[in-house]
Amino acid sequence: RQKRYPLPPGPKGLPIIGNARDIPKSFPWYTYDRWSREYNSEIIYLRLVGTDVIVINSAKAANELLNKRSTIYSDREHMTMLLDLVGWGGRNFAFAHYGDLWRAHRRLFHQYFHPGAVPAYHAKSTLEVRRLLPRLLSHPDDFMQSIRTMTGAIILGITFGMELQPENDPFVALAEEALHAMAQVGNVGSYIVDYLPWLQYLPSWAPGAAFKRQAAKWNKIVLEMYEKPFQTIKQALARGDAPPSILTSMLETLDPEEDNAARESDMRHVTGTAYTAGADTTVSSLGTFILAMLLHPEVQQRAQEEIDRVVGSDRFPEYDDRDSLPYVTAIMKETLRWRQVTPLAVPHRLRVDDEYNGYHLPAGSVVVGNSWAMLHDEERYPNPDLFDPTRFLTPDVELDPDAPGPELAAFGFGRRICPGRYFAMDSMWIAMAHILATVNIEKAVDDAGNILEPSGEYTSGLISYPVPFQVAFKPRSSAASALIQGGTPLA
Ligand code: HEM
Repeated sequence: RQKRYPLPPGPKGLPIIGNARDIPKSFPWYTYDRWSREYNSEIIYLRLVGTDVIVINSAKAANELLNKRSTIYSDREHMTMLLDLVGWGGRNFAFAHYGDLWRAHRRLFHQYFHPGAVPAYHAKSTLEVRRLLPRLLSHPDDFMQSIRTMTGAIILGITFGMELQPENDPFVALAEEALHAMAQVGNVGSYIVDYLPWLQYLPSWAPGAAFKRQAAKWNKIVLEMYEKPFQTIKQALARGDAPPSILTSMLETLDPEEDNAARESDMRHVTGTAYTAGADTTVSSLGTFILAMLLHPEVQQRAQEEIDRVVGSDRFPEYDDRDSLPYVTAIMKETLRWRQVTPLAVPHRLRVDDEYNGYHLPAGSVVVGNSWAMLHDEERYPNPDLFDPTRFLTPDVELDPDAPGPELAAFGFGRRICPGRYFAMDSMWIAMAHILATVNIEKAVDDAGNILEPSGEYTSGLISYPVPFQVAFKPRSSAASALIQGGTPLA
């Protein structure tokens, strides 16, 4: 019956390759948004070398399809290179098909990252942010790397109880290599084997099988990334000297009398996945925060006034101050809305034929939620390109319960929505409150006295980062200097 409906509108495309040439290689989210206006439709249809693609550009359609009908919209596209050859399949549930393995991993993950669980990680986030502050002052040119070290230290600390080595930590190096491999193969279509899966059976020595030799190298790294920390902590636990962590608390639920191979495998993969999914995403959002503060000194100043009034200047803000610092919370929300970490979220896959607004949506379609378009919808967010935290506040500076928050789209949708979001937002908040309380974020000046303007540009890709820019961090006062240099006191 549904097949009688037309497909959603979209650019016409060519035979065989379909719309491959219509989709820009960089920043496709702007083009998708424009097409929605040109075709006067919240959803757009594209065809990519045999694959149906549905792009959803409105929060309303995303809610109707990806949230309300999530039983049929929660699968992922199968990427042979990434999953079967490089070895993320069965390990990283972010890419898993909607099935038993995904369910088991997601359930286990949720036990440690639901809203009631994440306050247990505030102390580690706080400690690492306090370690970050002196580094911002001493290495301003390297601030993104310092933030990356901080987010890595927080995640590795809470999942494995590890303390990072200040330079060249071997596990971080391994994880970075694995993430690099993921970035190379994570886009459907980067490798021809994604379209022609039988090519994976070519012998590695065959002409044209260089991809298999490359995949075998990456596969070893991915395997090691999951295996190494797991075995290290398991052995430490057996010796009785493992610091408490998510992994130790998982392992302690095992009954030594039973065969634990399957449950251990879930634990290994869920803890390894936390780092790969959580470290880079938070780096991007904090990079955006620094950029926004640089471009909007008036926002920075207003947040500092709020902190000074509530917290004073002789102590750091604590997470418990959050209810009294609504403007800081509004900055966090606006950071997630203004520039998305993942402007196209992560594509879902529709399992069966469906229909929406009189259009036919074919089974097997890749469904892309254009988070950027949803969070720049002029009706919901007037003047959407402006960084304006007051959109989330009432006139008497309370958080406005009716203001549509960035959670609407910034963390994806339905049953696949980011399960790390509570932890992510809490650690972002802690970092932002500390930075605002103690340092002024200012434009850098070169040796000749010229002010260095940030370009404000972003990289394109699954995760989008601000293009590197220079910034000057200055202690706000002698009291702030004393706090920053005074070690890492925790209340
Ligand atoms: C600002 C930070 C973050 C942003 C913007 C973000 C965004 C996202 C998005 C858009 C998705 C895909 C959702 C979908 O398919 O609809 C996702 C999935 C996921 N995220 Fe996050 N994330 C962030 C931080 C984190 C952190 C800190 C963790 C771990 C501690 C994490 C763990 C995951 C996992 C495991 C998935 C896969 C979920 C699944 O496929 O079922 N994320 N995230």
